[in-house]
Amino acid sequence: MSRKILIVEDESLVAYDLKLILTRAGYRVCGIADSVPEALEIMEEQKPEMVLLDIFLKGDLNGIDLAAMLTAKNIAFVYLSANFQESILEKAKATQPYGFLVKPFREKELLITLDVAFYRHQNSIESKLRREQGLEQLFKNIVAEPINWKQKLLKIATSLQPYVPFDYLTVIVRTSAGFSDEAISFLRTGFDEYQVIGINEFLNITNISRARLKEMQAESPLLTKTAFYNDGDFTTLQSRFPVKKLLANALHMESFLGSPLVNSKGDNVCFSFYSRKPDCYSTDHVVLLDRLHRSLLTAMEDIIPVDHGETAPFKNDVYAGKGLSEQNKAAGFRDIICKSHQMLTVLDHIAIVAPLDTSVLVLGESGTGKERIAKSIHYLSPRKNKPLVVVNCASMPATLIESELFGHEKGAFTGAVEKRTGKFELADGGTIFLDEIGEMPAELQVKLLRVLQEQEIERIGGKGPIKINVRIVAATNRNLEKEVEEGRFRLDLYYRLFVFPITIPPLRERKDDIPVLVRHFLERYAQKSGKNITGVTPDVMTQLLEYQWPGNVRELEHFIERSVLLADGPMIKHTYLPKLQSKKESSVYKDVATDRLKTIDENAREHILDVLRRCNGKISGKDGAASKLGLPPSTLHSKMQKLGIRKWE
Ligand SMILES: Nc1ncnc2c1ncn2[C@@H]1O[C@H](COP(=O)(O)OP(=O)(O)OP(=O)(O)O)[C@@H](O)[C@H]1O
Repeated sequence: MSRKILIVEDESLVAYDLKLILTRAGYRVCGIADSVPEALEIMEEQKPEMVLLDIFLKGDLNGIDLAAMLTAKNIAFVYLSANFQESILEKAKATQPYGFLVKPFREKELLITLDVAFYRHQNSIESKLRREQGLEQLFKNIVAEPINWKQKLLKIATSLQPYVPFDYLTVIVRTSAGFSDEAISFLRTGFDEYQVIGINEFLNITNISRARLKEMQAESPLLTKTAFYNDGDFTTLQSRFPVKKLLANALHMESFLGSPLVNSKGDNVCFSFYSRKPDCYSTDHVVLLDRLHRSLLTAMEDIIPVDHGETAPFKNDVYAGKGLSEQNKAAGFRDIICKSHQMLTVLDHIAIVAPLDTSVLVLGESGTGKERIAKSIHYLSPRKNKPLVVVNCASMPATLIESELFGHEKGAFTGAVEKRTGKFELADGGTIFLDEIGEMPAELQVKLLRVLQEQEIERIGGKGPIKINVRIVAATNRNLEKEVEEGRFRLDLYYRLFVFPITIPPLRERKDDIPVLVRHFLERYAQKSGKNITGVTPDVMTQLLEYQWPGNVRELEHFIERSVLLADGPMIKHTYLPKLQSKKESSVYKDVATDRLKTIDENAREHILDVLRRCNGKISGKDGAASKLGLPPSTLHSKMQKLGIRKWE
């Protein structure tokens, strides 16, 4: 049966032209609308599978307004517009369309864009379904586990993290009798590491009394539906929700998503997700939570104790108390050392995509660790015992790259004295990592597109296509959109590869990673050189945090290697960084995502947690955290209490 398309376009000539092309190509145009209300009417009746959407329409609402409604209904859409001013393009992009067409466009371009859009939508529906079913099963398994209710709740929270990201999550119960004290929160402190914040820790962090908290809670209205508030919207929301304001100020949260569940007894169980990213949440998250509503509610009814007398203490303050690298390794990430919330999100994305066969495009500046990410995708996938073949498209001459990738038969061209098996065949059953894909010559891009579409290759001089089963992970440090715009990269290939992009931020935007990377490289190079180097001086660390790292992690690694060789004592005391590039901003650690200076308490809290982690939770004694911090154990205890850090167990 032919696929149904709705055209939403206020220029009737363009609309009829589109209809003609689409009908000729075998699509069914189920309507033409020139405004959002008319489009909604046709959608209700005709249920189109795809909408071609102009941005400027008749009436008050525009194409971007309609896009949000389409996402909520899981209908794919492609924008068409005469001009995309930067501000509009930004807004349009945020609605996650399945394609863009700039008027005037050629017939072929339109058909390819639609083909790719259908493919991507199908892919995303399948992965969304798998994701929902997977989560529902996971909730059931968690409920059945022989662990206490708080541990179950934490497991539910961590299983949601890859899909609805959060730095802080509160689950609060409001019964007809008012708020329950069992409100519980989880503060993310590592990839799989959370600190449980109970009522006492919350009061410590926010510095208010229990009675005042009760008053504030009573002043807050009840959330009635799942909704998100990014950036400025979140600030506005805080004026009506004093507890949220308190929390946002204390922990510097910048966006919020609330999802209330009402159980059979009329109790309201509300999940409040907070993020330090100003624009963390989208309609996608709301749709997912609404779809999971029933299974989440069933799980919550089993988990939240009916008898609040259950007193079994929660075993660990911090869930998974391993060292950072150990922790990441345990989660299957190969040597990805990181701590920043930006990189934790990257790891979440890897965890989502690795088990699937989807192509992945890794984007990021040179030296940010793209190859590492590609490797971890392979080693976390069911293909892990099959080959991972790495090809650097930039380092091969254009004349050789085809035979390198696809192989050749003996005598296929002058110099082909022997048959050669190409990289794609070598990777059969496994993964091929195409590094620097932006450098691939145009004629090879067509061949790569064919591999992606048909899963087959043809050797140079070969007799016919050979079926292969290879997953593609590609990477580039170029701006591929610009390459497409300037005609150097094929639009159709771009969309095929862009199914699951992972962007690695530059090191200067995730400075929280610098101290852990420094420690990691110091250990490695100190061991290699046989020197006993224990750390860098605070002064050096300040300079490392201020420097802009144009060469990213690679440059930091080389810097540490060099410093270890030059060091004449147990501490690195000097930096040998290019002077001009170091930027004097502040000697205080910054939360780079928000460009906000961290408070003294925040720095102290992170530092104490870090030292505790390194001492395996030991406080007193020669190798305990108190001695490392130069404090009497009793002082450390009271500092921990003040900062809401409970004993590490
Ligand atoms: N998170 C990380 N943890 C540990 N080491 C890292 C991390 N990120 C990068 N590195 C190190 O930095 C160096 C550069 O990483 P990688 O080669 O993966 O970067 P890339 O983005 O692929 O660079 P290019 O674009 O230049 O190929 C590697 O030697 C790797 O050891």
